[in-house]
Amino acid sequence: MKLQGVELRRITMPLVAPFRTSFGTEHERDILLLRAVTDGAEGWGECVAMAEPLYSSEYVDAAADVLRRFLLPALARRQASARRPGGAGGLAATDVGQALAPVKGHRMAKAALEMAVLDAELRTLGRSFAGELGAVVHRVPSGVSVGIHDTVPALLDAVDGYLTEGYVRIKLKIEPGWDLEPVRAVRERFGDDVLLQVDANTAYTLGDARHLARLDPFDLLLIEQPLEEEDVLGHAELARRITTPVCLDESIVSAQTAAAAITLGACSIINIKPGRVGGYLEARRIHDLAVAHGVAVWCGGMLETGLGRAANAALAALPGFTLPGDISGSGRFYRTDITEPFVLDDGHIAVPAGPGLGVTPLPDLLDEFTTATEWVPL
Ligand SMILES: CC(=O)N[C@@H](Cc1ccc2ccccc2c1)C(=O)O
Ligand SMILES: [Mg+2]
Repeated sequence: MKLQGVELRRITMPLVAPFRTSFGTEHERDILLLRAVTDGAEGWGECVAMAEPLYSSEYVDAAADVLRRFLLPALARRQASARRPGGAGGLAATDVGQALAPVKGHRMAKAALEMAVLDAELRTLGRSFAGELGAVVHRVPSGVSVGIHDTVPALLDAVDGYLTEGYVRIKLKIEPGWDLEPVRAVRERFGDDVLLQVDANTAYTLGDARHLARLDPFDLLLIEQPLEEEDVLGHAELARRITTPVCLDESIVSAQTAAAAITLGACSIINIKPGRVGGYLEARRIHDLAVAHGVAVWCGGMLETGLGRAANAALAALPGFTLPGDISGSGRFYRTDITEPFVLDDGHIAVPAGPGLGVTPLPDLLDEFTTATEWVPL
């Protein structure tokens, strides 16, 4: 396949409601999309980086810059060298990771580029993401991530709405001062059978272990990323002092770090986010590694548009994804998605079966949300 160039397109999408976590409150999403133009089909990639480096060190302006100045030129060099005289040559999605490896970090930017190349390649071949990744089901159970609210009654109303919509698992964002009370209130109002977990987004320290152990009686599925990203040993020590299973999100940036975290006992569950780990191919490697170690995985969310949502649904259909993920319907975050919306059906999200992502942006809606576009020839 010959990659002719990539369009960098920025869109701004308002959220249906402010989404508050331990690291801040979001009112809209500033998203970088990539459109890879090849001699075959066009492919789409979505960069999950936020507007500010609050979830991780990446942020969307930096992703656009590193793609423009370093990642796309590296891919162009790889493609030029790959074209043997008279040989098939060209670029394959499996070449992208290696071609971009000399650039340190910037995993969300790299993931978006690999996703766009993979989508173009699969559309050309008439293969779906689900088929390529190894999906074993046609629909996946969907959980929902519930932000920090101003009051417990407001939180309970939100949870009630999501349960009524059919979400099969509730995840509550927590932080010091908003943890025991909301969890207790949800348990008292909705009972012990609701699948319930919490996500701290690194808001605690090992000194909070005794406090976090007070969550143990609530029979949570897991506590996600209680400590800071690099505190792998702290998570291992915390896991010895609480009974709630520890799940890592921000800490798991590759198969290598996943192996280390599992070996050190830092987590017994992993939230896999393809953008955070550098792409869907690395995400599958982490899935395979976790399955080999008996570690359950689930697919996390970064408030993706229908493009990322489609790819995440395909990934979540792999056999090791045994816990409901944060895929959610498009309507959880957006009144209008740039693709046909993903809708919760009996608590599940359908896995797209068409070539590539199986969805494409609706041109009118894409233009409505577009704030900038830039063509980068290879
Ligand atoms: C669904 C969920 O909770 N996602 C992240 C946190 C998060 C929260 C807010 C975000 C806002 C803009 C972009 C990414 C974001 C990610 C998590 O699991 O930790
Ligand atoms: Mg998380």
